[in-house]
Amino acid sequence: MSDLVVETRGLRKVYRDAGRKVVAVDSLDLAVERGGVHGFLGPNGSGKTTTIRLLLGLASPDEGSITVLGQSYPEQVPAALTRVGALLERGLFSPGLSGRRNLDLLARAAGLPKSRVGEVIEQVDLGEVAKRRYRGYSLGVRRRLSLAAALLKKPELLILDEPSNGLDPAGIRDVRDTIPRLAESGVNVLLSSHILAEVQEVCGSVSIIDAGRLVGSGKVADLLGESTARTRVGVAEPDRADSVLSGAGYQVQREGDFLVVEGHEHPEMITRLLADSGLYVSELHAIRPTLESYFLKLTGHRPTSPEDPQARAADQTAEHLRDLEDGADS
Ligand SMILES: Nc1ncnc2c1ncn2[C@@H]1O[C@H](COP(=O)(O)OP(=O)(O)OP(=O)(O)O)[C@@H](O)[C@H]1O
Repeated sequence: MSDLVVETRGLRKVYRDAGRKVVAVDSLDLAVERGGVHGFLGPNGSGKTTTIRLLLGLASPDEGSITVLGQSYPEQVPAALTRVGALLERGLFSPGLSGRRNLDLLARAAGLPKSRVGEVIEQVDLGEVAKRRYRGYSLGVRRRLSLAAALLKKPELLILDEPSNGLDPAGIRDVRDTIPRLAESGVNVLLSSHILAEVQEVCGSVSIIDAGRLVGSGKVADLLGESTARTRVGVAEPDRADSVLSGAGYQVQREGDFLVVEGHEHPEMITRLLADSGLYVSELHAIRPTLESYFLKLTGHRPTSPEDPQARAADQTAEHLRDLEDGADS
């Protein structure tokens, strides 16, 4: 059996919009390995939703091939889709019924045993909340109920298109905590997102697209390892410190009164060099490599605009968590 749950070769999809050709997906080779959560990362309009629509058989490609769970498209789309789950949003649930009752009805309509409902409630950790009416659910709980519904038929592959879209920071947290647990329970997850912090936190591996094309892929840990190490240095005389470090061959940038030193292996050498020149470091802080710096290196631009409220909320959540972790470390 192939170790790939999704494989595309030379995938191309062109839309025609008011006489204009829009190449949404271009020569896309995707390879999603079995096991864990795979991020499908790209800026808004880079072709993620179009690719997911192709994988779900909701659109057909102009060129290229698709294989999902070893089944080739288009001949085996129905066979593949019985083993694939996706998030369905609006209109699926009755607001006056509890989450559990809603799932009972969906299970019955799909001919699934009622016991499955308890299992999926546990998988997304709904617990007692499942007994309350859907109407009163927060957005994050609603999204988790949608995940539970997608899991009812025991899919081998769960495809999630921007699962934290439209959620507040608490909802984003809710969903982000749930997804890795699903992967641990054996479901393969393909998650599209334009939010780097989300992918960095949740996904083990990633495919990065920009303007419909694959620009990078691999294990997140490896990609981060390829990023340049950076250290933020606080020192009383930044101008003199800058020339000492630059003179010693370091690449130095100014960030206000701080220096950011790039591409070195041993931060302690910075302290030593500066101390030898009578300059004493007040702050030395290793800047963790992020997918953002990797993305920037690959594409020359950021994946999201700083004004994007979703990305901002997500980044703030990630930053807050990092602070907590840093606090726990020290
Ligand atoms: N039905 C359509 N008709 C014409 N153009 C389309 C259509 N659907 C998508 N596009 C265009 O195709 C490109 C890729 O869109 P797509 O929605 O796949 O990107 P995306 O990465 O999912 O973006 P987002 O994160 O904003 O949803 C965009 O330029 C978009 O405007």
